[in-house]
Amino acid sequence: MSEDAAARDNGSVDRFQIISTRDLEKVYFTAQGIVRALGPVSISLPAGETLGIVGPSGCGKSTFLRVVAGLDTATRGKVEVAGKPVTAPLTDVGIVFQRDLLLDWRSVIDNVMLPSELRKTDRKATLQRAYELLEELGVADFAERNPWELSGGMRQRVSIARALLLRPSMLLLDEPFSALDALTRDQMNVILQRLQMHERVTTLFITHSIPEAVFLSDRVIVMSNRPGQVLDDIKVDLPKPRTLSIREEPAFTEITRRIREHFERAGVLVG
Ligand SMILES: Nc1ncnc2c1ncn2[C@@H]1O[C@H](COP(=O)(O)OP(=O)(O)OP(=O)(O)O)[C@@H](O)[C@H]1O
Repeated sequence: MSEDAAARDNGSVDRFQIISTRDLEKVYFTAQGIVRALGPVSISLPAGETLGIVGPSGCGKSTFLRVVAGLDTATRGKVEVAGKPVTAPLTDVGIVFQRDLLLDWRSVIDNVMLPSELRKTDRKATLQRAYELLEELGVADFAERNPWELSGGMRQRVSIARALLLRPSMLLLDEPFSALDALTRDQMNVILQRLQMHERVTTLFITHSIPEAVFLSDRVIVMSNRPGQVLDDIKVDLPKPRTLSIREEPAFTEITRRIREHFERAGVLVG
C-alpha cells in the first residue's frame, strides 16, 4: 500500500492533495481587449488544510476560486481536484460568497436544505444534519424564520450551514465576511474556526483582511498584482484553536508584517 493510501486508511488524509494547479492561467477576451486575470499559478492543498489567499484587488483571486470550482475554465495550465482534472462545475464543494445568495421566500431551514433537494438525498437524515449545523453556528432558534428577518452575520452563518450540509470535500469562501462590521467579523472568525476543526473540511479562503487570513489559515498565499501570481507561501505554525487575542502575539504579528511588506513593496499599501 502506498504511503498516502495507508495514511487515508488511518483516517489521516493530510498528505492527499485535494486541490492541485499547475501553471494555471486565465485570460478574459472582452470587447475592450484582453485581460490577463491570473497566473501562472501552481498551488497544492492537502486535505484538511485551510489555505488563505490574500492579494490586491483585481489580481484574480475570485477567478482562481471559480476555476478550481469548475465554474470557469482555465486558458492554460491544469487544475485537478482530488486527482481528477476539473472539466465541469464540481458538485462536491460548498461555496460561500460575499453576498449570501439566500432565497428570501424560503425559511432558513429550507434554505439550508436546498442542496439536499437538488441532489435528492435522504430528507430525514439530512434534516437532522441541517439542524445540527444551525445549532453549531448558533442560529438554530431562527430555523423557521425567513432570511430577511436576520442580520448580515446570521445570514452568513446560514450560508455556511447550507454550504456544509452534504459534507463537501472542499469549502470555498470568497470574502464571506467583507460586508460585516468588525465585531461580527471577529465573531464569525471564531465560529468558522471551530466549525472547521469539527468538520475537518479542506478550505480555500479568500479575504482582503491580512489578520483574518492568518487567524483562520494553516497557510497563507500572497498574490501579486494582476495577473495574480504567488509572491509568497507562508506556513502559519500557530496552535489551534486560536483565540482572538493571538492577534497580539509576536508570532502572529511577525506573519502579518511579512504579508504587509509584500503589499508595500508592490505599491498596494503606502505609508
Ligand atoms: N467575466 C469576466 N470578463 C472579463 N474580465 C473579468 C471577468 N471576471 C473578472 N475579470 C477581470 O479579471 C481580473 C481579476 O478579477 P477577479 O474578480 O478574479 O479579481 P479579485 O482578486 O477577486 O478582485 P477583488 O479582490 O477586487 O474581488 C479583474 O481585472 C477583472 O476585471
